Amino acid sequence: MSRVLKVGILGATGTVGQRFILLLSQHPGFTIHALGASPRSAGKTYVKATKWKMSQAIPAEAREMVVQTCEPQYFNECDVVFSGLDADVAGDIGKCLCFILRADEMAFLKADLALFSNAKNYRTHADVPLIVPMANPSHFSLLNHQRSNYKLSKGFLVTNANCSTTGMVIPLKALQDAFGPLSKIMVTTMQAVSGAGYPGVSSLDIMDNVVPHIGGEESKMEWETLKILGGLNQDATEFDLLKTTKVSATCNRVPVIDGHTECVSIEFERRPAPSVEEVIKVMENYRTEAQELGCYSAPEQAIIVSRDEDRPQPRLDRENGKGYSVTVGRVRECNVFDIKFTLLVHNTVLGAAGSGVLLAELAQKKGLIV
Ligand SMILES: NC(=O)C1=CN([C@@H]2O[C@H](COP(=O)(O)OP(=O)(O)OC[C@H]3O[C@@H](n4cnc5c(N)ncnc54)[C@H](OP(=O)(O)O)[C@@H]3O)[C@@H](O)[C@H]2O)C=CC1
Ligand SMILES: N[C@@H](CC(=O)OP(=O)(O)O)C(=O)O
Repeated sequence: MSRVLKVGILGATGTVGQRFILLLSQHPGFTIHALGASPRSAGKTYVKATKWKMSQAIPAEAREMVVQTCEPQYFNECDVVFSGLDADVAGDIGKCLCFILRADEMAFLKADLALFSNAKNYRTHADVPLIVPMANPSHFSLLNHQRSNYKLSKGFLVTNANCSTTGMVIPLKALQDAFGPLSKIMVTTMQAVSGAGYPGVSSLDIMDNVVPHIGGEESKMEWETLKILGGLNQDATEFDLLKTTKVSATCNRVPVIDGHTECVSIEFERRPAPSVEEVIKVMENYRTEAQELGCYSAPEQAIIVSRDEDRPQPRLDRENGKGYSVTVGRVRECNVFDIKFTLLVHNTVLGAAGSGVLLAELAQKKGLIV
């Protein structure tokens, strides 16, 4: 039996932070030890600092905890730190790893802490793995290189992906493993308002409406997919981004509270392309390391395939696998590419906090958390 890990949460008062509080308070392997947010919240009890928006009550153990600022000194006793920090404060995109800001996630790495981040800031770094736990856990092996580069004994920084990317790459990884490379991926998303955090999109903008733009989202989906579905070089010191796959994304905001829906069309390099039934079978049978290693949060099925003609739907399917499964439906032939389907991902569970939790479980099973 593994020891119970002490965990800290940065951005604990936000949309993703609240989801972390719920998932971790019910978790047998983790105990919430420290909470951080902005200087506006620091010094207050959690119940006073947060505008709680989850449908379950604030867990008792978090209510009276005092929120700290997001500086490593308050998290030194934590075995693991999860970040749901606003991207504006999580660190400088494009700056080198030696750049330190006080609220910067990199300061946590430099303090030799094990950090799992939801923010976009370090996803593109050459030394930072971008891992979707049920797609590319093999990328954990780059951490030896990261640790030796930054002279760390137990710390590391692992990022999880954009919520829409996360939902898409899981079925794509299953298909890539079974049928070889994809040449083209075209995706159109319908993304829930919780994806924009709180207060997020104004009600006057989103009610009775669809907004055909989410800043930066399309390029993130297009680029992150190539890193996640790509490999590592032989000594696990560099990522090999996919070079022959083209990805095109169109992202829309819709008046749904939780759950991103995505319509995906794909073309395989392989000729003849697999049939609809072959694709369904591969998705249904897809098992990942998270299931094989018995991770507590791993859903029984990573991908649930519905054969109903009008599924998946956010209200009906977002809780599948307690929010950790991707639901795929409407798998059919595509007249332009080979195959098309619709998927649904719970954006704050599998698409954010849940992936962080599952990554920490995997890291512990792999002996990476000292
Ligand atoms: N919502 C989603 O579905 C997803 C979100 N993400 C990413 O996760 C992160 C959090 O998103 P979300 O929860 O939606 O955002 P919110 O806006 O709801 O929450 C942001 C959090 O950051 C804290 N914060 C703001 N400024 C500072 C500061 N100067 N120092 C320390 N903490 C600060 C806030 O604290 P305070 O309350 O004190 O202001 C709050 O806890 C973002 O990087 C986002 O891009 C990733 C995938 C999905
Ligand atoms: N942009 C996503 C949520 C998000 O914050 O994504 P990222 O972590 O890639 O910045 C959405 O609006 O649904």
